[in-house]
Amino acid sequence: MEMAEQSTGDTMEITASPTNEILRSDSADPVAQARALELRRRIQASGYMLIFALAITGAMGVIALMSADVVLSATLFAVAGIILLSYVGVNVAGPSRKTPMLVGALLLVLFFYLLLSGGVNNTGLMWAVMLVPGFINLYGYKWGTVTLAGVGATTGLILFYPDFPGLLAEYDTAHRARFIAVFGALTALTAILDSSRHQTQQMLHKLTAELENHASTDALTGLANRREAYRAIDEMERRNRELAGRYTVLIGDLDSFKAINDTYGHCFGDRILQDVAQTLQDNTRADDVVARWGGEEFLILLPNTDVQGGGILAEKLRHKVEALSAQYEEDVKISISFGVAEGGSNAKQSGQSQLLAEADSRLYRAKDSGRNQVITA
Ligand SMILES: Nc1nc2c(ncn2[C@@H]2O[C@H](COP(=O)(O)OP(=O)(O)OP(=O)(O)O)[C@@H](O)[C@H]2O)c(=O)[nH]1
Repeated sequence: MEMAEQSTGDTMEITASPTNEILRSDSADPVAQARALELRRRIQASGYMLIFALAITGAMGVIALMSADVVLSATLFAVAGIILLSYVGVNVAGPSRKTPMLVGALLLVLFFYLLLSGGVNNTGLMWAVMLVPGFINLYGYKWGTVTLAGVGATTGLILFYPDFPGLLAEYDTAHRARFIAVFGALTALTAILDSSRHQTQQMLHKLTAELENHASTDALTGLANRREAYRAIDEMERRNRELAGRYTVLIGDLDSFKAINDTYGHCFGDRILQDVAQTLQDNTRADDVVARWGGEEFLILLPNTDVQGGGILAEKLRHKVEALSAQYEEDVKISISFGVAEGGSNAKQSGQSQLLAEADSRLYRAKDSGRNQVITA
C-alpha cells in the first residue's frame, strides 16, 4: 500500500490506496475519474514546466557564454542538466504524485539562484513572475498561494535586508518595490482565477454525482434501476470470466399486483412496492445487487452463489414478502414468485441475455404453477 494524494483541487488529501490507483480513470465513478484527471493535469503541468525551465536555463546559459561569463554559463548549464535529468527520470519512472513536489523544489532553487546572481543582464528577479502560474498549477490555489507568499516574503527579505549575504545582483529600489507589488498582485489574481475554476469544477463533480445517482436509481424504491442492474450483471460477467467464478440471478414478480392496485388504489400499490424493496434489501448481503427490474418486478444479483444457494435465499425472501401482508390494515395478501438462474463458468447458457431469459422463463413457470413459489430448474 502506498500513500496516495487525492487531489481535491486546492489540497492534496493523503489516503491509503494501491499504487497509482488515483491516476487511473477507468473507475466507473465519474467523481473519481474527475479527480484522477485533475491529478494527471498537475503531473502534466509539471512536465511542461520542466521543459519551460530547461529552455529558459539553456538559453540563458548560451547568452552568458556569449557574454564570456563562464561561471554563470557553467552554472546555468549544470542546472539545465539537472532539469533534463529530472525530466527524463520523471518520464522513465512514470507519473508520480511526487512529481509536482520535485518540480516545485527545482524551480525554487533555480529562481533563488537567479535572484541572488542576477542571472543574465540582471534579469534574475523577473523570472519570479513565472513561478506564479507555475505554483498555482502545481499545488492548486490554496497551497500554491501559501508557497508563493513564502517565496514573496523570502524574496522581499533578500531584496530589502541591508547587504543580504550572497546577493551579488544589484536591483535599484524602484525595481525592487515594483517587483513586490507586481508579484503580490499577480499571485492574488491568479489565485482568484484558479479558485473560481476550482469552484466550478467542484460544482461539476457534485452535479455529475447527482446525475449519475439519478440515472442509476429508481425514484420510487431507491433501489438500483434496470440500467444499473444491466451494468452490474455486465460487471459480474466480466469478473467471473476472469476468476472462473459463479453467480446467480433471481427475478421476482409480485403476484396479482394489478388486483391490489385496482382494489386499494395506486398509492397503496406504491407503498407496497417500497416495503417489498426494503424487505429485499434488508434480507440480502451488502455485495448483492437488488434492483427494480420493471413495474412490480425485482432483480437480485448474487455474487459467488450457485443456483441452490440462490433458491434458498429466494425462498427466504418469498416468506418475508408474504409476511408483509400482516402489517397493513387493509385485508391484502401480498406474495411474490421467483425464477432463479445461475451464471458464470459452470452455467449451461452463456451471455447475459440467455441468463435473464432462463430466470424469466422459470419465473413464468412459477406463475403458471399457481404463484407464490420459487423455481430453480
Ligand atoms: N402502484 C404501482 N403499480 C405499478 C407500478 N408499476 C407497475 N404497476 C402495476 O403492476 C401491475 C402488474 O400487473 P400484471 O402485469 O397484470 O401482473 P399481476 O397483476 O401482478 O399478475 P401476475 O404477475 O401474473 O401475478 C399493473 O397493474 C401495473 O399498473 C408502480 O410503480 N406503482
